[in-house]
Amino acid sequence: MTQEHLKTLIFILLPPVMLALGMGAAIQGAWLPELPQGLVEVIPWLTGVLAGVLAFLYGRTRTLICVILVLMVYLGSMFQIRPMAMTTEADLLPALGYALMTLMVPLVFLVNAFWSERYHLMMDLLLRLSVFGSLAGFAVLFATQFPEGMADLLLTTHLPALHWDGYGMPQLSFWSLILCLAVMGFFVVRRPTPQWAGQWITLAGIGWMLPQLFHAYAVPLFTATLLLILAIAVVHESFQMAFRDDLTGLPGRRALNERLQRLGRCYAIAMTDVDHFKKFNDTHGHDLGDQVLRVVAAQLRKVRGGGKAYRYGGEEFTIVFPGKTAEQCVPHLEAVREAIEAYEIAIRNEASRPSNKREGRARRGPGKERTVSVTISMGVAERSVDHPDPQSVIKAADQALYAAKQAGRNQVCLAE
Ligand SMILES: Nc1nc2c(ncn2[C@@H]2O[C@H](COP(=O)(O)OP(=O)(O)OP(=O)(O)O)[C@@H](O)[C@H]2O)c(=O)[nH]1
Repeated sequence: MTQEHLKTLIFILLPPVMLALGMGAAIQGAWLPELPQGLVEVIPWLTGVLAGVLAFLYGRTRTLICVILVLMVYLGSMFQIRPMAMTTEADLLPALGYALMTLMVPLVFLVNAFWSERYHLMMDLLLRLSVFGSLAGFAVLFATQFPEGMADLLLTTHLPALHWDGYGMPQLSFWSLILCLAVMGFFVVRRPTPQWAGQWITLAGIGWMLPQLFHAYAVPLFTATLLLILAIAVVHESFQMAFRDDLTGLPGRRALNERLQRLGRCYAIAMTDVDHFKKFNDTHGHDLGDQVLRVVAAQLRKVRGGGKAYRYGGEEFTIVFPGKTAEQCVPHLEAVREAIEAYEIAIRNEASRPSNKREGRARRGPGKERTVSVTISMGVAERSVDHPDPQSVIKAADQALYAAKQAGRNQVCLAE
């Protein structure tokens, strides 16, 4: 895991985790002030509407389904499904209802998370609702028609060695929750996005909330916290989409414009362009061209000296160095230029690519892989009397970049 990946992971996970832990701790420690019961009961519905409307407006069907699930769990807790399951031992149905809820919610979370948002919003939503609704319907039908059989399946401790008394749900439900959390957690770590992180933390929160009987308003407030986490995930994801370039993962032009407005009196800006990129695209195809842009972006991201890289557009990138003169930036830019020149990009034929990495390595063998490399040219300028604002510094850096191209490419040029 690279340092950048770790930073993204922390940036995405920390706020919702803190929110959930903070509320969890306040509930456990009974630090919450007394609030009118009516108000407390209405808060989850209000946050549910907020999260649901945001998810709908931004086309986040997965999050919308999570909002509906959280509200259904809240409804279940309002109907005291767990106390009923605990007290009326003679009647199997409440116990089965609780077992079904604790088993199905994690599984639906998991399937929903992997179900890509491909179709038209309403169609996607209806499809999900009908699939999950039918599943729940069948489960309830089975539970009412064959209560003994279902109880055998759902309530029995099948593996006594893996039984843990302290957890207030049937063994099958508990392990399905752990499995779903583990699978989703793996994907959150691999590809951290606010939406994935929000869904994962919400499921963990439900898993923690379901088996516990808190005092009167703890469940509504924790439910509201989970719904707030989902709402924040929608806003965070939309913010990222607007400010981050999809292909390279670097912040895009909009983020650059924001940053330029907040530069102090001393800064330098470098403009970067991939050499002969049109020819590269024509020779190797657009897909490999895209791969090159990702590699270049990954190297630019590692620039030192306090620089931050942005995708300016096409095959052009910008690096902003706050508090630096152009001359101070040159060694850092040279280091990146050299790293890109030395980087060998493997040419992959997607159609004949083996499905696993080991087979791929064996098939390629040492030295068998075809590689290509590219170079970049850079122009760098600083704020000065002649270039008093970011736009004119960019223009000067662009002219220096042009000079680098004229001088034979694969070099860094300082603006005059
Ligand atoms: N694969 C890919 N190509 C892109 C992308 N954006 C822009 N391009 C291509 O980048 C090329 C830019 O070429 P030019 O601006 O003519 O410059 P060049 O070929 O790099 O030549 P010099 O800058 O003079 O070294 C064009 O062919 C664009 O199609 C992208 O996102 N992906």
